[in-house]
Amino acid sequence: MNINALIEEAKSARERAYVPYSKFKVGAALLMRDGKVFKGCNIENASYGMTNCAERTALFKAYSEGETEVEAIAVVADTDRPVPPCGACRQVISELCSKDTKVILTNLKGDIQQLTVEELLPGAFTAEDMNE
Ligand SMILES: O=c1ccn([C@H]2C[C@H](O)[C@@H](CO)O2)c(=O)[nH]1
Ligand SMILES: [Zn+2]
Repeated sequence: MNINALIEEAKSARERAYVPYSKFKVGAALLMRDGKVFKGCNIENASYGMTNCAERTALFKAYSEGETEVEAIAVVADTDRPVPPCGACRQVISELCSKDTKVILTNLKGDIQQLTVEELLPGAFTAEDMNE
């Protein structure tokens, strides 16, 4: 699957966003190294802090199905610039993907920014930092 097809998967995931509060729909799609695709949307809650972002929904779906090898993640929203993942998602992506996993940020206008996980959160805190 190419990058444009993965972006289309992210757009279709975005349509399922549950966003009664922000009305801001986000979609994410993961391409696994075995070719499978996992999609996620943001899911909000009246207790706002319980909101799960699209990126984390997709990653948790994949991991909970035993799929952990992520080749690429695409994220889309109706933003002026390619949608920037929040800090929490950058941390989770850093832990659950590889440093070289492709991160494809885009918007409905078709702007695309491609970077690596390492570039998304340089110097991320990891389990190794807890070793003495
Ligand atoms: O990269 C992002 C940024 C924001 N959101 C969601 C969280 C919330 O539902 C809404 C507004 O922050 O957008 C995502 O899902 N991913
Ligand atoms: Zn987030």
